[in-house]
Amino acid sequence: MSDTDGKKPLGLGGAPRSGQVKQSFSHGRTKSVVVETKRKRVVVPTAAPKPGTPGAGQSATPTNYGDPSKRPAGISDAEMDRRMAALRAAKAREAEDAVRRAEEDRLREEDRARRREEIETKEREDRERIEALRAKAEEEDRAAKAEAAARVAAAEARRADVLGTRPRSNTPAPAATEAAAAKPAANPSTPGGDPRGPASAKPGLAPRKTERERDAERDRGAKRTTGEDARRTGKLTLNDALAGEGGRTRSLAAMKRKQEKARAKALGLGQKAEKQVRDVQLPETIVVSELANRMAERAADVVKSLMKMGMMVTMNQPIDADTAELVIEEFGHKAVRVSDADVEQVIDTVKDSDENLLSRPPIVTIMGHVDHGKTSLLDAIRKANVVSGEAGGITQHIGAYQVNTDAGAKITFLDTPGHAAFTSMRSRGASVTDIVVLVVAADDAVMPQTVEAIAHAKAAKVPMIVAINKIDKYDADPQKVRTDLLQHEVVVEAMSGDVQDVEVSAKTGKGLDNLLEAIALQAELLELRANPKRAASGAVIEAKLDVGRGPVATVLVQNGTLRKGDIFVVGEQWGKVRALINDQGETVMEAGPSVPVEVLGLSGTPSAGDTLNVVETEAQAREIADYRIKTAKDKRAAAGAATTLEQLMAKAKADQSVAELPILIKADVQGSAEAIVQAMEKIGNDEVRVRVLHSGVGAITDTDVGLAEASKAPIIGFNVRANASARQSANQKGVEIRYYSIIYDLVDDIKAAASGLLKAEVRETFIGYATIKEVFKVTGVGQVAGCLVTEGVARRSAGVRLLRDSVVIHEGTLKTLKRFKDEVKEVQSGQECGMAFERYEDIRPGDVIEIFEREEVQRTLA
Ligand SMILES: Nc1nc2c(ncn2[C@@H]2O[C@H](COP(=O)(O)OP(=O)(O)OP(=O)(O)O)[C@@H](O)[C@H]2O)c(=O)[nH]1
Repeated sequence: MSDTDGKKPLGLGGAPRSGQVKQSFSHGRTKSVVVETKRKRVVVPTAAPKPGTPGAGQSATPTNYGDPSKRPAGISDAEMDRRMAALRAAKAREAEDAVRRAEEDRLREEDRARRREEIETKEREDRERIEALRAKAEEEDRAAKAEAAARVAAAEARRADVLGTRPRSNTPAPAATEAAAAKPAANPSTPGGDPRGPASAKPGLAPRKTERERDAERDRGAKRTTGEDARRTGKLTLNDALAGEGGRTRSLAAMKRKQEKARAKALGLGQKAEKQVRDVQLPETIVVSELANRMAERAADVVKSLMKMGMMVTMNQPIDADTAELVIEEFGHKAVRVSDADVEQVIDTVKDSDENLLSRPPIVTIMGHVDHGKTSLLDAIRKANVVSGEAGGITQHIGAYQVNTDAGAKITFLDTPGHAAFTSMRSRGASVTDIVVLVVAADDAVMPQTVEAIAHAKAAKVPMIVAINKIDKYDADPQKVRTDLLQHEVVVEAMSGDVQDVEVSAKTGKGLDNLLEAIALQAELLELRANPKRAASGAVIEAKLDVGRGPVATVLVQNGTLRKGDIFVVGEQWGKVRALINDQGETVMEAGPSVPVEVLGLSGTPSAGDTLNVVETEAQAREIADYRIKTAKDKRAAAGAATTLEQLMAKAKADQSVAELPILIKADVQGSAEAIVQAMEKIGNDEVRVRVLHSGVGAITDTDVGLAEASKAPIIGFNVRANASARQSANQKGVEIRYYSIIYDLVDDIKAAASGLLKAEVRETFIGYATIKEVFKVTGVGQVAGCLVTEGVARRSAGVRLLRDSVVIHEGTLKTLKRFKDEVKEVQSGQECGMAFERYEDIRPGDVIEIFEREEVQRTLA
């Protein structure tokens, strides 16, 4: 309400009705007030106005709006026009919306109906399938029962005949009785019948109930039956769910789940019937997951079954064969015990037939005494004949290389180092070797390592060729070499024997061709053949841990062809060939017999001398490697090697007469590790020695630090470093790690350290002699000798010996050294002095006192 005359009334509504009211107040005052009456809201019908009705068309004239005086103040015809147009548009929109909504509803309903139909069809099919299965099972069951009943009846009849007690009356057969009993139950839904069964349908009780009560009961019964049926089938159909008025309505998803379950159950029944019984290969121990794998069962189920047996294990833990066998039986499979060693059987060891064998290049090892020129000879041959078109094409030194002879034959040379420390490597080298070239310097003749090399070659039954080297030297005497060799049962051709001998000079290159020819000839005699078409096998001639490339092994293929991608096992390691690199540093796709290649893609660093075998699957390779690791460990333990720290300590204690310097060695290459170990073994004498607790290839790890700490040993890293965590734990545990890259420095340092263990040598130097002139007693001091220093000097701090008739009767120290009552440090020769011995009184005139000094001299190992 407003109290302002002539002003528009305030209000939120559309067009309010208004009028003027005159108000009278006391003292004759009056006031005209505009009264606003809000019009009731008229609900406009949603139906579109018919075209003929006023106000429906655009042509409606403004006069249609009625008397303008009756309109709310300030609304013009134009305004009315606009408003009416807006109203009409709104109405039209509403009508359109209604039509669209109706259409959408219809579509949705159709979709729902279609889906419902689909689900019902599916359900019906499922139900029919399950029903069919059940009917079949029941049919079988009934048939079996009937058969059993018939058998029983027949037996009864026979028995009665035998006993003569068969009753005269014709009792129906049990099967017939059963059928008769089943009859009333066969149709429980007979109208008016009690669903609880015929027993309760007493005819006398029925008339007491009114018609209405009976109807209600029938309804209840029907509902109960539906529910029971649903429960029995374990399945609720969409119809059932929708029919359950007021009951819990199930979501579509829930119903779907139920159907899935029913379907799975139906399928599951079928599956169980045809469960596959497997023969499970069972080694002495097996990892749970692998066991599950072999049974084709879920690992979680296997773990569960083990837990039931009281074994708390995880998937990755190994279990023994006996336990595994129980599990296998529980899952209904058959265990087939296999020996651990059987895993190696996958390695192809079939002998090649003659037609598959092709001739292969010989593998040659050069042996000989230090400095007789092995390396020079290898280098000379390589430089002159290496299989490379480029000048200086040797980019990679891989421990072996192939050369071409003038006659076109290929020869593979093993580049074995000539140092004495590599003796063990060399002996292994001889086992892959077809021919040994024994280098003997013409100026030096047969030396200890020449003899050793002869022994190796003979033991390996490898033919030898003698290369008499350094014939360019003025004092060369090849004949002496030949005669020297006779003493070692090596009779060269020049001496009418069968061992070829060639005079060469690595320096001038003289005779190198002859040497290669001699090798080719020898190879021909040996008829060296291999089958390049089979899975490769080869020998590791060198292995190292490369910083960028990981473990790398130089392998000499002995048979078959090694290809990129091949899966192999090598010693205790396995791998898949990632790359093959030949002796010239080129990447190759394959390597045939007698070809040396670097192999990348190993799981770890193998040892020189290990055999490489290609297998079919990674699982086989891994299994064999695991088996070999285990057997190696067992072997070490059986041999009494100190594998545990306790054993190490016990051993060290048992052998106390000799001081030991324990060390751990880690090197980059197997060859270096072996060389260092051999060098270390040579350090020491009867009193002290170096004990290599462990040596290996690769970075220094936590395990090494642990062993070093417990054994109080330093770790020696040769061209390798400790990894971060090993460094940290070494710092914490106070383990010393020393790094070297020069073997001589390492040997010197270890020698020095071992020398520290030597007891210091005590050296005595005589500094003087004194003769006792007289002996007198001094209170508080005891017997004092009055002496004359006859030679050298008498010193207070020195040691003294008392000689009587040149026999030592006492050795000790001085209590006092006096000159004229004064205590002095030293008394020179020709002077008199007083001397008293510490804790010794028996001194006589004429005795001689020998004065000496002792110094401790630290010894060092040679
Ligand atoms: N005059 C002459 N000197 C040679 C000949 N062959 C090797 N030498 C020299 O003999 C020395 C030793 O040669 P190496 O090739 O190192 O001998 P090695 O047997 O390999 O020695 P280790 O590796 O220490 O076992 C070197 O100084 C060579 O230069 C040769 O045919 N003639």
